[in-house]
Amino acid sequence: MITDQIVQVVSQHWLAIGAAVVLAWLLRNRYHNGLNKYPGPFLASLTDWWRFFDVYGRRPERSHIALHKKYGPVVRLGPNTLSFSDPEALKTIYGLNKGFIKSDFYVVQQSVVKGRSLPSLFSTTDNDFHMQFRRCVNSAFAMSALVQYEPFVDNTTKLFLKQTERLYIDQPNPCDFTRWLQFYAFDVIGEITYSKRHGFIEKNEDVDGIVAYLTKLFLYVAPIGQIPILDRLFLKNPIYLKLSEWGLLDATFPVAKFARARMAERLPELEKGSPVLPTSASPTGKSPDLLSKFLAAREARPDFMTDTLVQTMAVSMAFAGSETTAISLSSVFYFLLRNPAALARLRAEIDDAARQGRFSDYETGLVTWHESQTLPYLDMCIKEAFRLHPAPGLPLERIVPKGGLEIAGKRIPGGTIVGCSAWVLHRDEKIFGEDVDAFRPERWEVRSEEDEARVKTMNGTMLHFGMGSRTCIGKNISLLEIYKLVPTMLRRFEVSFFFSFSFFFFFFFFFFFFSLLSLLSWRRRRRIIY
Ligand code: HEM
Repeated sequence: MITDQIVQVVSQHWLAIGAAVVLAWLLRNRYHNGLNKYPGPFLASLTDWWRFFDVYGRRPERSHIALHKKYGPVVRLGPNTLSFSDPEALKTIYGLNKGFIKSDFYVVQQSVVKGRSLPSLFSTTDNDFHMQFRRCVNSAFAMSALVQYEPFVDNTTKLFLKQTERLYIDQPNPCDFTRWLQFYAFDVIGEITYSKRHGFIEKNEDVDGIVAYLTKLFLYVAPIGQIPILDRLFLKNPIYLKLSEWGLLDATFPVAKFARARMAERLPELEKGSPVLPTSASPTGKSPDLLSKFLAAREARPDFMTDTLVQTMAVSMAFAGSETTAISLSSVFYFLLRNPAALARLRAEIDDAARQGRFSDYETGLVTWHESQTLPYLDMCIKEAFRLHPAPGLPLERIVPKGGLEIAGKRIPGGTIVGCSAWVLHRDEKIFGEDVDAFRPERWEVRSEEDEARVKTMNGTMLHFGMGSRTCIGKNISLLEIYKLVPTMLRRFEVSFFFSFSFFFFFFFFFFFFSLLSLLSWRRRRRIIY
């Protein structure tokens, strides 16, 4: 019998057969779709485990920068993955209507509800679903909506100033400033979304372990996202999904519980006929928060915007909007402290504005959004911090549409995963100048027409908020927080590193970076009223 003969051969030569199968798989990977013509680490051309371990090692941005320096504008990071460093590639990969979709890296970030993955605006890989979803909520994030959110930011900022004063001013203990900023960013986003803070700043603690939970989650999704099928063995394994479907397992993220509770409070009000969007003319006198805007979208598009999508959107705010903002704020302070000349120039700009009576609040030191927009050096410092320390630490992956496309002069086959890393692009010497590794806010200064053209190109190459149809929807909200908090803190306090040798230790998790050790001392300024 032929089957007996096959079984006999396999049992006698299983080792050789196994080795041959593995070899064939590695060769197939190496020559997959003709991508072998692109340079990169040899192991990366054979298996995605190379990039898994690169990300697991927590400093992938360093290897991406080094690889592009060594191999040029296209680097093969995996059997089916290419990284581009040519700014030309941005227009194609992230350009509108080019047909690229997000890779399965993003599917790993979807939460599981009742046994099914739940795509959010951020993590969906379906472009049509995304387009409809984004249209429903877009207006809530427009620049014009910003004024409505400023009072929410002010509320939390006043509390933050008060607590900073109480807990850290002239105290022997240092302030772990990145953690303190995480608390700030979570509370601001809670207030803007639900008109209610989570309570991080009041309690000065990680409420419901939200920060710890997110850290663990991000540490998981970054490496697992390099080989997304692994997710099916761990967080999305069939047993877990079944238990979740039968309601035997509730792994609801604490922020989702908070969102659910706020929705439960809001829905009966709606049923009683209260307006969805409170206005300043409404009896409550409250500005509309994001939840009320998402609920208004549900009223306008009930066929699409379900309660689940409203809740998903509310939860995404905390997910996408807190760590990113805290990290960016941290990096602004870090670079200012490391560059005393820049800090001195910024302080002088703020103090001059105060002396000229250009600020409205001389009591708490709070700077308004409009006032912050009259401080050009502040703008340069923030842009330079975004350039040197963009929050996304990995290439923003997309899949090339069927049929393939030309990217930066190279014909790339359909189905290939491609992406650009903000860390690599922001250090392009042709765009940003030879001293790309230096914190030099002056590179953003516009004094001539030539400068104007150069700065325009620099702006067009910045990828910290993403690009195209999937660009960050919360960008304006985060800018509102950052442009207000930095000058406010500098008006009110003196800041220095706690130890003379102190440093911020950047630590990678998920696609963000984070500082583990950011101990600062805060002292009250002699006066904030000039
Ligand atoms: C400095 C702060 C922030 C940074 C650096 C940042 C960065 C990003 C980046 C890079 C993307 C695109 C990811 C990709 O293309 O793969 C993104 C998308 C997104 N961000 Fe932000 N973000 C910030 C703040 C916020 C805030 C405050 C919110 C919410 C209030 C927010 C909500 C979102 C959402 C919902 C998406 C998905 C948009 C879509 O696909 O249509 N982000 N963000």
